[in-house]
Amino acid sequence: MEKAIYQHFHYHGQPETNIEEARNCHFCQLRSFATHDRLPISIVNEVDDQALNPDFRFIDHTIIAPDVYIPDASFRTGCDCKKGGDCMYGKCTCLDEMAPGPDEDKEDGHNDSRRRKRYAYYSSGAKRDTLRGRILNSREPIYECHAECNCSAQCPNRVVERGRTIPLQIFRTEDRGWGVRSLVGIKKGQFVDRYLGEIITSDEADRRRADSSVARRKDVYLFALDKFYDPQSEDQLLRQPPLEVDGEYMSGPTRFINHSCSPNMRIFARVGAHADKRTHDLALFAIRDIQKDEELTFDYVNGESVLDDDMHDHYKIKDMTKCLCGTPECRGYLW
Ligand SMILES: C[S@@+](CC[C@H](N)C(=O)[O-])C[C@H]1O[C@@H](n2cnc3c(N)ncnc32)[C@H](O)[C@@H]1O
Repeated sequence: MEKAIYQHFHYHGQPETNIEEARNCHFCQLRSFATHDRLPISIVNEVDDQALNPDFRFIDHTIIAPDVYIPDASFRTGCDCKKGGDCMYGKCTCLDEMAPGPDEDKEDGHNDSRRRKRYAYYSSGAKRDTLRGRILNSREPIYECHAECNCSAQCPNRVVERGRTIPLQIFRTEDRGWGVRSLVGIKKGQFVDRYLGEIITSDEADRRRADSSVARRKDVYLFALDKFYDPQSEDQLLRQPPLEVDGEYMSGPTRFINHSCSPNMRIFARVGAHADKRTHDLALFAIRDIQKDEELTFDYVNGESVLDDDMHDHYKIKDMTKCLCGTPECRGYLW
């Protein structure tokens, strides 16, 4: 039995184990997820005797900080399509802000301009539910149907909404702490999971950065929800500084995904109800086919490179973090 799991059973075998201790146990947290039986998340360590940081807690939903304003539920409206199948087309109001692609009808074997496909996913065949190439190669947000819509939970425009479909494993790497792999193959364009955490104000995110010994090290856990931020927006919420997601101490398995300069996934902004744009999801999708057991990665800095000048500055370089992604495209340093 892997050491981490052995420790778990040993710990729970003790008669004095109380409910609070069980709540602090990572295996118990993962076992409490509604998806546990179907899509378990496992933790293995075949490298050393480290366990996960006991201060970290697994969550399967976002935690909104008390000082973050969330629009009243009555602002959250959805489409009134009669059937889920209608939601792929232009008249679905969830897709109002999504531009139709030039040749998507042909890709799907249709040529009827009155029923122009507009949603982000392929609707049939082997690529069904995977992101269309046009979206995959863009920075466009993904608009989906959601709980307030009239269509059913099986609507094809609810891929992120339906959740993770892949069993994931957190494993100890040889040189980069913990990492994450998939126990099944993943197709290019397939949704993997959301990046979860505490949604906090930008002031609070700055406070947490300032408290961290190296701000860039804290930055790897903080993601700004800035896709819809627009100082000129008519929506006064979108004029406010973007909220941020902090996954350092509360998150799902994606918090353990390492960086690669040649990654196999990318983060997309995904919106359900348009009133929730300011708290949009961070959804990880495969950008190429991923083999079973291959480590999952994304580019933490979206292709940005540490400044060349810094790399030649003797004083700066000793504080920089070497990238160990090991790919031929490696840019050398994380920050
Ligand atoms: C978001 S965490 C990823 C999970 C982390 N490996 C762990 O054990 O908790 C980011 C941290 O992982 C390490 N890391 C991730 N990708 C790396 C890479 N390509 N090279 C070196 N270290 C990496 C760095 O220590 C970084 O601060």
